[in-house]
Amino acid sequence: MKSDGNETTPTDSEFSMDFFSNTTLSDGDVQFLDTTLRDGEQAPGVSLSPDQKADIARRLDDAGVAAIEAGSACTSAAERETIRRVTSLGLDARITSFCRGVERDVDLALDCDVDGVHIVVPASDRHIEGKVGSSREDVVEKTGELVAYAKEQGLWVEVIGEDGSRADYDYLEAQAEAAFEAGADRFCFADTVGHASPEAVYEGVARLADHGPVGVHTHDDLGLAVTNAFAGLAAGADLVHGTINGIGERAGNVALEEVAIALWHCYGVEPMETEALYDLATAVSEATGVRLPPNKAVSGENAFAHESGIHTDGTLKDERMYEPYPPEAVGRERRLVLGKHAGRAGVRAALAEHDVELDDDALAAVVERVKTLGEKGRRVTDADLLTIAEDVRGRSRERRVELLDLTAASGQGTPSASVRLRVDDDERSAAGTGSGPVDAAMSAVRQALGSEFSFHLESYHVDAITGGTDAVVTVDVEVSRGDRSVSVSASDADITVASVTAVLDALDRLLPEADAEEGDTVPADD
Ligand SMILES: CC(C)C(=O)C(=O)O
Repeated sequence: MKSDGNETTPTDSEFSMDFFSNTTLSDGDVQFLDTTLRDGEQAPGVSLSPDQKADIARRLDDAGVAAIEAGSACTSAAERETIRRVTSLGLDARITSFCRGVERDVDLALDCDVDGVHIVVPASDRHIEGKVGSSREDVVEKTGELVAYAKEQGLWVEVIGEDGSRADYDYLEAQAEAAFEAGADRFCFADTVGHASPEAVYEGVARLADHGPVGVHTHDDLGLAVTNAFAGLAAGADLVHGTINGIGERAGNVALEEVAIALWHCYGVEPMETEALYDLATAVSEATGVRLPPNKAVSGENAFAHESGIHTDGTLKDERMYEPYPPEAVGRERRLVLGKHAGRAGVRAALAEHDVELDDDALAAVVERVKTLGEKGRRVTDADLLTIAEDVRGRSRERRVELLDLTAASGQGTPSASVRLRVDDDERSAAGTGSGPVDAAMSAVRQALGSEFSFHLESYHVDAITGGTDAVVTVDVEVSRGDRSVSVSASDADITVASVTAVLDALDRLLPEADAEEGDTVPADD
C-alpha cells in the first residue's frame, strides 16, 4: 500500500537523525510528568479507584517523579474526589489536573487543591476548526486569557497544544509565545496521534524551546514514542510526559519506564529511581488489568530470562554477556529458563540450585528430555526437571503431601472449600473461606497443613489452554520455603484443582525426604 505521506508535518521527509549525535544530557536536565492516572486511565477499559490512584501516586512520588497528573477534574464529581485523595497525600511531586481550554475547568481543578494545571488548547487546524469550531486567532487570545486567570490563582501552568505535531509550526510558535507572555510556566509539544517522525518532533520542539521551557508528549501509534521523546530531549525539551507500561489512548503513550532506563543506561541521567520501575510496572498492571507482554523492556516476564544453551552458558560465565544492564537496576532478578534450546550448562546450573549433581552421561540424558519437553511448547518447571533427573537416575521419590479430596463452592455467598490431604502417614481435613474458590481452597490447605508445613506463594499465574468454557487451564506457581523455591505447573479443567495440585506438588518438592532431617534439601547424587 502506498504511504499516506506526512500530510501536514512541516518538515522535509529526509531521513536524518544527525541531531542525536549532538545530544548531551546531564543529570538534572530531564524531569518526568507521569500521566498514568489521566492519559493512562483513558485506555479503553481502564478505571482506577481512589485507593488505586493514591497507591500509584505514592509509588511514583517515592520513586522521585517530579510531577503527577492525577486526572481530569472536569470529568465528574467522583473524579474530583479521587484527585483530592491524591492531593491530600502531601506528596513531594507536583500534582496537576488536565483542563480543557475553559475557565470552569481551571476552577474545578482548583477545587481539588492541585498545584498545577495543563491547559489543553487545539493546535492543528483539524482540531481548531473541525473539533471546536474556532479560529487560530480566537484560540491564541483565549489561551492568553486562561493562562493569566490560572496564574492569578497561584497555579503552575503548562499549556499543551493538542495535535501540535500536525499543526502549522509557525502557528504553534505563536500559541507558545502567547502562553509565555501571559505567564505560562511551560509549553508542551504534543504528538497526539503518534504520527510524527523524530525529525518533525525535533523541529517542533526546537522551535518552541526558543520561547521558554518545553515538554514533550508522545504516543506510540508508529512505535516511535520512545524515539520521539528522545528527539524532543535532543531539541531542548526538559520534561517528558509518559505513563507507566505505556498505557493510554489507542497504542498508548510513551512508556515512562523505557525512557527512564534508556536515559540512565545511555546518558547517566536519572529523573526517577530506576530500581522502583518493576514494582511500579506490576502495581499498575494489577490495578489496571492491562497485562504486560512477556517481551516488554524493563518489566516483561522474559526481559531478564535466558533459555538458549548459548546464552545460558555465556550468562553463567559473565552475567552481563547477554544483558545491557543488570536486572537489579530495575528491581528485578535474572532467570535461567529451561526449554527446547536448553544446553548442558543451564541444566547443570538449574539442578545445582536443588543440590542435584549428575555425571556427564546422566546430565546428557536429562538435557535431551528437557529439550523434548520444551519442543512441545511447554515451559520446563523445576518440578519437571527434578522428576526427569530422578527418572534418569532410576530413583523414585516418595511423596509426603498429597491431595485426596477437594470440594469448593462459590456463588453469591462467601466462597468456601474443604480439602482432605495425606501428610506423611496422617490424613488431615480442613475447610476455609476466601475471596473466590481458589482462595478458599488455599486457606483450607494452609489450615490442614498447619504451621509445620508452611510455605510462601511467590507467584501464581493462570492460562487457559483451550478457548471455551470447558477450557483446560494451566496454573503456574512458584512456591518457596526457607531459602529454596520451586516452580511447578498443573493443568485441569477445574481451576481450583489445578491450583491446589500445583501448590501441593511444589510444597512436596520443598520438603526434605521423609527420613531426612528438616532443613535437608533434595539429596544430591551419591
Ligand atoms: C490532550 C493532550 C495532553 C493529550 O493527551 C495528547 O495530546 O495526547
